[in-house]
Amino acid sequence: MKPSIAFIGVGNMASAIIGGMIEAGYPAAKIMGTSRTAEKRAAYSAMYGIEMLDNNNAALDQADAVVLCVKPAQIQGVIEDFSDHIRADQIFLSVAAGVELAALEKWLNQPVAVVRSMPNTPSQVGSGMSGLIANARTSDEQKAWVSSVFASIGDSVWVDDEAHMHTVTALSGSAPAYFFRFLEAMIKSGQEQGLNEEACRRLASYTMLGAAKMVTELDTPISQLRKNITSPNGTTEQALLSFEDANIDKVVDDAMTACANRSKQLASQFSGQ
Ligand SMILES: NC(=O)C1=CN([C@@H]2O[C@H](COP(=O)(O)OP(=O)(O)OC[C@H]3O[C@@H](n4cnc5c(N)ncnc54)[C@H](OP(=O)(O)O)[C@@H]3O)[C@@H](O)[C@H]2O)C=CC1
Ligand SMILES: O=C(O)[C@@H]1CCC=N1
Repeated sequence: MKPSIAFIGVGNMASAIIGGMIEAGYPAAKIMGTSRTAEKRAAYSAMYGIEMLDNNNAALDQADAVVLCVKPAQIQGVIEDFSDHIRADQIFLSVAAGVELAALEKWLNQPVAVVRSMPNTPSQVGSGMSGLIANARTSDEQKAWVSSVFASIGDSVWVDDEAHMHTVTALSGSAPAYFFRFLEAMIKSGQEQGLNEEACRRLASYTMLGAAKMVTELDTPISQLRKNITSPNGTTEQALLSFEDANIDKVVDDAMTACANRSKQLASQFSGQ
């Protein structure tokens, strides 16, 4: 039987996970969400056919699994407010950037299974990628269930050292935004060259999708895939030389380091100490 799941704080990330799970066939009757805003509750209820509550305690009372989807700054208060409703047989998952297992365990203050995840919004279309780490109380069976949920909306990677979650955030949690930003710049440049926006959008976005599929589905090294497009003295070479002039490795490394550093800052800000 499918466990009942309560999403505490349905916003962008919870909505993406719920949308992906419903699309993958998880029964809507087994999914609940909470939000303090009546309009959001009505909208998500209509969108996914799930029960949306304004009361986290009531959601906890009905849930086998609880997914904490509020902002990092809100998570401690939210947990403390529902603390009387926590049961030892429940599993808690957090999606909050930077918030460590030790802090979650401290605030939950009960011997429960806890999984820290770093998902991403492509979960909404079944192409999510998530990093996961569990506390010592999480059984292999619970981990297998968590893996199956994330498999239904894409894929996941378990890490064995929590410090790697900062890197996961830079590589996948935040990364859809990098690719969106890159596409925005490509579409703008295409329009400046005179092609209409719709054509630019289709050409650039399907190319991004196709390139990602080649990387995930073929054994060919990425550098070789790049070389296969780059004729000596051809067009691609000129584009890539322009990237090298702009020191693309440094641009990307600076962005990913800034992302991971912000995750580390959040960890110390919301450490529960
Ligand atoms: N967006 C992303 O791509 C990713 C986000 N994350 C993590 O997901 C978490 C949520 O981010 P995101 O979805 O973007 O943020 P949102 O602001 O979109 O969603 C958070 C939701 O929490 C609700 N909320 C706040 N307080 C409460 C409360 N006390 N009870 C019930 N609901 C509450 C808010 O609704 P209301 O005010 O109506 O209650 C809001 O809709 C963060 O911790 C973030 O680090 C992780 C990976 C990727
Ligand atoms: O920007 C953020 O803080 C969240 C976490 C990862 C993606 N979005």
